[in-house]
Amino acid sequence: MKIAIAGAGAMGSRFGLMLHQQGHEITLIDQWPAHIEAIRENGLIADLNGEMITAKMPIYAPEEIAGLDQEVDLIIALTKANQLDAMFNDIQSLINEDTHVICLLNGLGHEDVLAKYVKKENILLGITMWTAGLEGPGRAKLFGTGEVELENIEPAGEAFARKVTDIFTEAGLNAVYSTNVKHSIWRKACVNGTLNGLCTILDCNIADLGAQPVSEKMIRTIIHEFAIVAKTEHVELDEEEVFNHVATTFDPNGVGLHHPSMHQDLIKNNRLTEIDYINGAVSRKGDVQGIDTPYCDFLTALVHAKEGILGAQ
Ligand SMILES: NC(=O)C1=CN([C@@H]2O[C@H](COP(=O)(O)OP(=O)(O)OC[C@H]3O[C@@H](n4cnc5c(N)ncnc54)[C@H](OP(=O)(O)O)[C@@H]3O)[C@@H](O)[C@H]2O)C=CC1
Ligand SMILES: CC(C)(CO)C(=O)C(=O)O
Repeated sequence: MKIAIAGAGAMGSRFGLMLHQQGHEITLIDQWPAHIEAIRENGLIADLNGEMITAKMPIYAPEEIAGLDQEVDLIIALTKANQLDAMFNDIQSLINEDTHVICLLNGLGHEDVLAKYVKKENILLGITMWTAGLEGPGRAKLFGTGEVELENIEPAGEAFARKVTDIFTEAGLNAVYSTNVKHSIWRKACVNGTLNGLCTILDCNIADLGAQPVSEKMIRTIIHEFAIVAKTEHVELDEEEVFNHVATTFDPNGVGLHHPSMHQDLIKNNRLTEIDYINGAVSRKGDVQGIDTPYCDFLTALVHAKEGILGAQ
């Protein structure tokens, strides 16, 4: 399959590499000039669970795409949330009537952005528990295991969504076809709404957060705020089940030693975060519905204050 990775940072590198190893024709797209230069010169260099791999894949900046005369079967969206709109604006020439897009970004509401560029029957939404980090331009560190859940947003997209499930699984990405991806997205948002902001403010990894006796109350309260807001969108979250799901990430032999992507953004790379698309989105939705979400409000404010103190860009 001809696949473009829109946002070939840490996670885009993982998906690009694993699908490339399975024989798919991958085009990476990213706007970090040093990353593009490094991959063009040396290939993508990845530490994949301790094995060093070099993969040669074409990589372009978004603004180079219009000049390519190329269309693809599938675009995997893995930008940061605040980059999604600009990326799709730049890469429209890749999209034809049959091109499907799968969005694997963390956070809520990305389908509204994608619908500006792709017909709804060609949009797939997903979540992933895979992790990834960049150690520098062109160098990815990929450890642990994970999975993907995905679904079409319109019934007409089901056959293609099932096909994507199969090719992801063949590539070792452990995909399952979901029959309620909206629920999965809210459930994953609870994982990010608890781990990402808290690990960022506390400057710790997931295992360290999980090991603190005071963490359980904070995590349960945030999950409760997500659950009452999700209910207004007809999504029923079982708070106990979601807490247990979040707690599975504390295991140092699983993803416990991972610093969530928000920590990588702000603490490691001094970049603005996705907080407005996670806890901030719940606060805004709560405001509209007249529901108080004090923990989400406070965590969003703390992360923004930290962005300001660190001069993140
Ligand atoms: N990392 C993870 O473990 C996980 C991430 N996710 C989600 O996947 C999506 C993509 O995240 P992720 O892959 O982590 O994003 P990255 O930060 O690795 O990549 C996003 C973009 O940021 C830029 N960038 C990254 N590092 C630097 C740097 N040091 N200096 C300058 N620019 C840099 C790159 O382009 P540009 O110049 O365009 O900014 C890149 O395309 C997000 O929605 C995230 O929440 C989901 C599960 C796990
Ligand atoms: C790995 C996980 C689940 C941790 O929060 C994630 O999605 C991220 O790092 O953004």
